[in-house]
Amino acid sequence: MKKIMAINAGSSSLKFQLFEMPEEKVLTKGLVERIGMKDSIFTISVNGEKVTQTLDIKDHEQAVNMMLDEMKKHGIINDINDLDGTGHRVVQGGDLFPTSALVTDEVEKQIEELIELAPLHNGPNLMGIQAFRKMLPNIPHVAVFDTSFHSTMPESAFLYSTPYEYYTDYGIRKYGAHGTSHKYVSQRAAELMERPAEELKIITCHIGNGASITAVDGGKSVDTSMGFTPLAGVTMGTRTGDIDAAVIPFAMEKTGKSAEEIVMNVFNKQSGILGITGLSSDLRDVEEAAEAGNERAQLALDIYVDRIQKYIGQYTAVLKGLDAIVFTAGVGENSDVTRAQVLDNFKYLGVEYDPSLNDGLRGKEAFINTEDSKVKVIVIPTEEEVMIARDTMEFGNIEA
Ligand SMILES: Nc1ncnc2c1ncn2[C@@H]1O[C@H](COP(=O)(O)OP(=O)(O)O)[C@@H](O)[C@H]1O
Ligand SMILES: CC(=O)OP(=O)(O)O
Ligand SMILES: [Mg+2]
Repeated sequence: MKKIMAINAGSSSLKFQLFEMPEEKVLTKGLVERIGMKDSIFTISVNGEKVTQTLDIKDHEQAVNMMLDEMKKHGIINDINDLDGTGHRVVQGGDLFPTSALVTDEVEKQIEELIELAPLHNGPNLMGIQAFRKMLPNIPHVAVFDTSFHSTMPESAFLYSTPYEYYTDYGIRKYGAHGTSHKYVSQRAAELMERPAEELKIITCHIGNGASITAVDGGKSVDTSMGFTPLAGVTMGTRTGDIDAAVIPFAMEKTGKSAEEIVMNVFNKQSGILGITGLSSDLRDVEEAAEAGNERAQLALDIYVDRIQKYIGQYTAVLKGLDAIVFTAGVGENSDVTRAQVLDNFKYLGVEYDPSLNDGLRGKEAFINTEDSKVKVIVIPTEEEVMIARDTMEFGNIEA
């Protein structure tokens, strides 16, 4: 039995899950929030109970140290050398990583070079990797890329209609994201439908704080809504999703902000649901405000649903048919209202959901379509961490 740690490092957070492999048993999981700020929050689950501490954690290295110390303190491991490998979510792998990869100095350098293609994500992902490699230099560390699953997109889907040299000279194209999640839920959907993935046409909706929609044909990603960076596609918690590029110089002129500020700060961090409502990026808050009569909150929800529907419509055309729609991630797993509103527009395609199966369903795997629906509709909680642990075993050459 091997102990494998799966890590999802964000700019100010570090999510971790420790697995016993190959059983995929979760030994513990936890979260470090507000890294680099005052009053960071460290949470670890011990025998199913959450233990939380508030203290200042200055960087990812300190977060990793504390995580290992706490696991020892609570008897989850005896020694940091009990760990057999770590696996790390990396959002952007560009053209370089069609599969996961064992981290070497060279791979670290490549991840660093890709920061400009996922500015909010790759830097923090790399900080997580570096902190673990420093602490545990003698075990394998594996990078699992969000983009790998999308490496099967045809050129006609991933190319933008720019001069072709922008692609060949600068690598400007669609790369997509959340691939580990789209892969997991599409495979799981085939299992639940008891049919081979090779014969299924599935649209997977990963809608959380970041959100993307993918067309999966025969088990392979053939198109996805995120683009060159995770800014594109549907409306998100704080990101615009698709927008006419001509808005950028126009907004620069009007606001006096630089292109960098407009794209990195305004479009990535102050737009989407937060930008439209001026209230919150969290759909729960916005659903509550809309309920209480806040019109902009209602508008934001309408835009949110509209964009998801448009991608489902596009991808039905791309797939030339549809066997299943899958909902996953924070909103997809939990918001029955959003699922119902999205599905309401597809009755003419033979998509029928059963309110008695949908209403109140949160965080559980279930079919929510009616018996007669031509298309299955499935809610599947995503398991990015399990996928990361599996790839850590495989690409870290760890014997079970
Ligand atoms: N019960 C719920 N109803 C509506 N939205 C929810 C609910 N629970 C969680 N969410 C949404 O899920 C989002 C977080 O999704 P998650 O997939 O965890 O995000 P990420 O991994 O991108 O940080 C929250 O911002 C919130 O909007
Ligand atoms: C790529 C991306 O949007 O990731 P997250 O949903 O974790 O922000
Ligand atoms: Mg996520």
